[in-house]
Amino acid sequence: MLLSVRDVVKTYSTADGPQVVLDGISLDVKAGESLALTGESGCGKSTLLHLCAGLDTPDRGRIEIEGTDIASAADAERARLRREAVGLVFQQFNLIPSLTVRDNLTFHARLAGRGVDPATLADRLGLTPFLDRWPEQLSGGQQQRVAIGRTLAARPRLILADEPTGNLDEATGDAVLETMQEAASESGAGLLMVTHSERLARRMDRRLHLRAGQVA
Ligand SMILES: Nc1ncnc2c1ncn2[C@@H]1O[C@H](COP(=O)(O)OP(=O)(O)OP(=O)(O)O)[C@@H](O)[C@H]1O
Repeated sequence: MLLSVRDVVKTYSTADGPQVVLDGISLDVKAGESLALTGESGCGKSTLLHLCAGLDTPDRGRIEIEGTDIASAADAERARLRREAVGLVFQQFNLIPSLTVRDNLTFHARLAGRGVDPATLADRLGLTPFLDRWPEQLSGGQQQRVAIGRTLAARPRLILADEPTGNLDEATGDAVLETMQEAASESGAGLLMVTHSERLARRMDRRLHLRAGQVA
């Protein structure tokens, strides 16, 4: 299994005492499959994605990527999995301000040891006119497409995306989702995507709805 989440519990401590955000979540994502994660604001979608990315650890339960439990993996092994297997698209774009769009697009792919043609990628994402611009010269939606392109360029086996089309108008959001699904199916990657859009969730293979810390 590409991603296996079993009985995951996550609690935050707050001024009002402990808040159980995830209360025994289980899910699987197979290679080549796209899964939409929906649920109302604050129900724990981003928390779950962060745990799957190994950016935080669950209180209980297991999260395995290609059979390795990322919470208990040694630092070097977790870093290797994150670099080689996982691609992240988060709400913050984290573009590198001192690199052009072209170099932002290829940066992660190079780190992952993969050659990539920025022109083809830019064409698929409608970024061709912007290749020589700096990130600060782009709109929020254009920056978001660069962030998505950068992730796809590294050809991750698992793509974790937190509302990747949130800043885009409907038509551009549809086109970008299509590009992500195409890239995923070409390389046999799995896609776990948080979305507030019913319409986009319906276009994915499966959907999972979170409510009160559990899969509804
Ligand atoms: N570091 C933290 N410390 C304490 N509470 C937190 C922390 N991070 C998130 N929370 C709380 O945990 C809950 C889940 O947050 P999370 O960001 O996972 O929700 P979400 O479903 O992604 O929301 P949205 O759709 O609004 O982005 C919220 O009530 C939030 O206030």
